[in-house]
Amino acid sequence: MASSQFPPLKNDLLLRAARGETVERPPIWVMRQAGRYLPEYHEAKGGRDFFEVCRDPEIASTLTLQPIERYAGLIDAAIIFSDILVIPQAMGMTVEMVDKKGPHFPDPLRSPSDGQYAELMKRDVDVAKELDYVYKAITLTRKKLDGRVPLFGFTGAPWTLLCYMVEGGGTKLFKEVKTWIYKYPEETKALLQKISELCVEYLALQVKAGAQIVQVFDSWAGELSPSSFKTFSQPYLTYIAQHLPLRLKEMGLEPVPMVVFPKGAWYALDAACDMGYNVVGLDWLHDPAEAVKVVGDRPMVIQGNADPGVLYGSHEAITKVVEEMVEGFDWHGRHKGWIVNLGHGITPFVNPDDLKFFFEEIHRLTKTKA
Ligand SMILES: Cc1c2[nH]c(c1CCC(=O)O)Cc1[nH]c(c(CCC(=O)O)c1C)Cc1[nH]c(c(CCC(=O)O)c1C)Cc1[nH]c(c(C)c1CCC(=O)O)C2
Repeated sequence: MASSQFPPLKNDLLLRAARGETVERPPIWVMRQAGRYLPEYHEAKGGRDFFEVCRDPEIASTLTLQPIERYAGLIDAAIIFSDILVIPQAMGMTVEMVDKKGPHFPDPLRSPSDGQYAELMKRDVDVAKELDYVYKAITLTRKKLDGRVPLFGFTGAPWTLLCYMVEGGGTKLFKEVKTWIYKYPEETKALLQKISELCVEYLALQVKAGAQIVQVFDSWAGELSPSSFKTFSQPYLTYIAQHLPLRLKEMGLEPVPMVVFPKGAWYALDAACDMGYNVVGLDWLHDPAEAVKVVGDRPMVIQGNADPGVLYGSHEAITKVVEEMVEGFDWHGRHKGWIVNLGHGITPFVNPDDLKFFFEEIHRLTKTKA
């Protein structure tokens, strides 16, 4: 699917900003912008199973468009409605989404001596076939978007996917995955490499289907120490950034901007600037002005980073956070290098009107001063 087969893009602000260009205002989008805080999400999803919805391109595209319609003119990107855990599913693992609890693997990976590990390592995973529904959803969404805003594709990062595959779901202790990295580092690295290769192919196929920018979510990066991040996350994030453009070239496709979000790994910002991505996502533990200093002269664009929790607060609190970001990212001094987002996904129970107020405040406070 060549991009010329889609309606022309009317708002390319995000793509220009992601490439480091000077722009008229900072582009805005929000992680998890299609989700449970929206009443129309519950209405469209009905009682259906989460992954069943992901596998239905028609409804996945409807959900993707909901925030674009509600916040028309205020936000600058859509992100395809799916989940990072479709990769373990493509690898043959069963993943269920348990209502109000989150993802659950009935049969997680136990240890490298377990037959399941050997099985997984030798299995030839066909991400083209297994995740065909994602590409279909992307293509359909691009058509329905009609060029209003660009569309993000995404993948989980190898380290974060490994966490889910061995823990079997969310965790506070990270007992299983820490056992893996500190007891079986070589087997862990072999599996991380295998996942990385699947991520590259998966992202390339998303681009082929119509994704115009991609994000790699390393949601559990912050569980690693600076040294273990260097061993178990960084090489694989780098692998993806280096190999995706090569794979796209092989497929006869243009490169797309790439975003990395190493959540919690504040120490990794410096390294993230040199991994080959265009944009680094920051969580709210970063001070914007400090982050700008770390980036220095490098052409890295920063995405973030309001505390998602501020959306439970007063409008005064929201305005204050926006003012701090505008100032900290030195928007009026630079007019580039910043994509507005929250520091993590928007959470349930946020009033959608408060998110709208956040967007309006960004627009108001980043207007070019006369
Ligand atoms: C870790 C992770 C997952 N999935 C994802 C991540 C990385 C981002 C992050 O760190 O938050 C990524 C993701 N998940 C979802 C999207 C859709 C696109 C968007 O951002 O709007 C994206 C980009 C939908 C979803 N993924 C999920 C929902 C909620 C499903 C529901 O109950 O209806 C949605 C809308 C479920 C999910 N999926 C996952 C968890 C831990 C959970 C349960 C906890 C939670 O709900 O926050 C795995």
